[in-house]
Order: sequence, then C-alpha cells, then structure tokens
Amino acid sequence: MPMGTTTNPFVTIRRDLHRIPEPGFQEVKTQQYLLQYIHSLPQERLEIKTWRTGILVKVKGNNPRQLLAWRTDMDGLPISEETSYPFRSEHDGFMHACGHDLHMAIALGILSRLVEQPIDDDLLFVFQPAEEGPGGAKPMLASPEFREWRPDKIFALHIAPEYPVGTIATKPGILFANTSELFIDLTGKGGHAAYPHLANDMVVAASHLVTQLQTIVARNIDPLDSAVVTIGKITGGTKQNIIAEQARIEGTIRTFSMDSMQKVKQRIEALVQGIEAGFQCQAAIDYGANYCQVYNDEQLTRPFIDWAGQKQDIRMIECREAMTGEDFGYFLEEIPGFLFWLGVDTPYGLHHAKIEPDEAAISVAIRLVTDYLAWIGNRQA
Ligand SMILES: CC(=O)N[C@@H](CCC[C@H](N)C(=O)O)C(=O)O
Repeated sequence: MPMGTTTNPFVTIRRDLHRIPEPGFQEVKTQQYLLQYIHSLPQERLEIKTWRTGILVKVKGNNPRQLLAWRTDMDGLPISEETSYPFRSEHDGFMHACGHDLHMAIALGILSRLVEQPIDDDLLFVFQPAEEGPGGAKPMLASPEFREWRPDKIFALHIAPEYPVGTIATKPGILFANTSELFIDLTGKGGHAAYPHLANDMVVAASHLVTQLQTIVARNIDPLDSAVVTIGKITGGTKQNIIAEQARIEGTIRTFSMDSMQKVKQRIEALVQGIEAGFQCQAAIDYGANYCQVYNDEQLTRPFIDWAGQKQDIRMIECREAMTGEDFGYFLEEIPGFLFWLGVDTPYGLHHAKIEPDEAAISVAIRLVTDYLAWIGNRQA
C-alpha cells in the first residue's frame, strides 16, 4: 500500500499526530487531539484527568486487585523535518523524530482494545509531556493528580530504528543511562576582526573548550565504565568580521554510574576554569535537566522476556544497555516496571530529520502490549 493510504485507524492517528509536533509542556494541540479521541470511546469505565499538557485515563477493571499503568511520552523535537512523508510536520522547525507520535498512537490502540475487552485489574494510561526536556515525569509523579491514582506497576516502550518490525528488545536492570543537560556560556570581549589583540575571542575559546571536553571520557573515566559527553550545539558571534564576545555550548552528559556523572561534572568545571584563566573570559555552567537511569525491575522483566519469547510473531532479544536517556526512569524509581525497545526498521536513527519508522510496528505493539496487560491483569482461574 503506498504511503499516504491506510485502513488502520491507529496509523491514521500516528500521521495526524506527526503533523503537529510540539515542544515539552506546549503539547496543547496534541493534548486536545488525544482528549477528543479518548472522549469518543465508551465512557462507562473511564475516568479522565489532565495534568498540565498531560492526560491520565483510568479504566475500571472487572475485579481489580491492582492498578497497572501504561505510559507514553508526547513531545516533539526542534528538528526541521526532511522525510518523504505526505503528512510532514506542519509546525516549522519541529518534528516527531523520536517516535512519540507512534508511542501515542500505540497507547490509544491499547486503551481502545482494553476498553472493549476489559481485564480484571484497573488500568491507568499515562500521557506524559516533555520527555525530551525539561522532563515531565518527575513533576507528574509528584502531582496530586498522579498520586491519587498511583499505579502498582508501570510499563512503556520506545521505538528502535535498528530492529526489524516484530523484534522487541529489553533486559532486566539498567537499560538507559543517567543524563544531564549541559549549557556553558562564555563571555569575553568583542572587537574588530582586524584587531584580535584588543579582544578576547569567544569563538576560539569555545572551540578549545569543545575539544578539551572530549578528553574527559577518553582520559578521566574508567574504561570499564561508560560515559558520553556530546556537544550538540555551539552558537557565538554576530558577523564574519566581528570578534565574538559571546559563545554558548549546549550538550548532554550520559553515564551509567552516578560516580562517573560526578566525575564528568568535576572535570567540566576544571576545564571551564582553565578556559576562563587562559582566555581571560567569564564562564557560566548550567546543568539544565537531569534524568535518572532507566532500571527495569528484574522480577517483572524476566517473566516478560520469557512470555514474549514464546510468541509466534515476536522476535525477543535480550539487548545491552544504551546511553539513551528517558525520564520514564523516574517512574521506575518509585514503581516496579520496565521499558522495552520496539523495532521500527529505519536506516535513520532517533533524532534524525529523515527518520521514517515502519508503521507496521504500531499493530505489533498494540497486540503485544494488550495481550501482556491481559496476561498479568486477569485473575488466574
Ligand atoms: C529516548 C531519547 O532519545 N531520549 C532523550 C532524552 C533527553 C534528555 C535530556 N534532554 C538530555 O539531552 O540530556 C535522549 O537524548 O536520550
């Protein structure tokens, strides 16, 4: 079937959501769209609450003994889309490039099926804003709206470009890294391009700092541990013949251990002090939003791996941990559960302007998760 035609309502939903990516805590149209769909379902078993731009939907079970939760993220990224889609983003400079459009469509699919065929346990669907930043999970967890419906177990998925459709992957224990954003502002002295000796050039200072930051993982972190320091953005200066008075470096830090996170930050601070002294400039460091690791509950993940491994249409992989971050980790700090990767088979990675996940994964995930929730949420005879 050519791209652009579909008979699957959840593919249509994914495409509608793909058109309207919004940054964290500004998911206003997204929230409206989701609410409209949720209100179109039979309402007898549903209770709905909103929290900022997020949504909580509780589905009453037949004979509940626990509350099981399924969580999806909602926000898009500041990326100008370069896909071949006829349903490209209508929000200039923003794109669903991390699969949250698929995640939301899958959540609505699971919700619809479990409204039609309720299970014994109560269910909570968590539509969480701002996963890409500044982080919606932590404040949502602390909100009275969430606390009133605090689930006993919680689950989520994330699309994985590298796996074929039908493949899922996870592991017990640590799955995703601890993260910290990184913003460094450098202020020197601007001036005429022809008089460098009268200025302090922040383009040169920032360039030195970026290369020095790359020595941290190579020279200061135990090679048997893992860490990442990525600088994703540098801005500075105003014109080609004006020496830049300001420069800003933006990046992210990833580590598996908190000791390494602390070590990376100490080294950043030392290197920044060196730049201040060496280039006679002022520097300010801001660590922005921090996420804790995603740690899958061993007692829930192992049976899930065994259960999914027996499904005819699923290839279950026990994967390695990744340096990705996810504020779903905050839910898992308080509530047992797990996250798994869902194969969507695309050559472009997460956060790439050309990523085109295979939409066939939507039905795979809806079927799998619905069956899993029914498996753990129905009383054994
Ligand atoms: C799954 C994924 O790609 N998550 C993001 C989380 C971003 C955390 C924060 N804004 C940061 O950049 O540190 C990721 O980049 O891994």
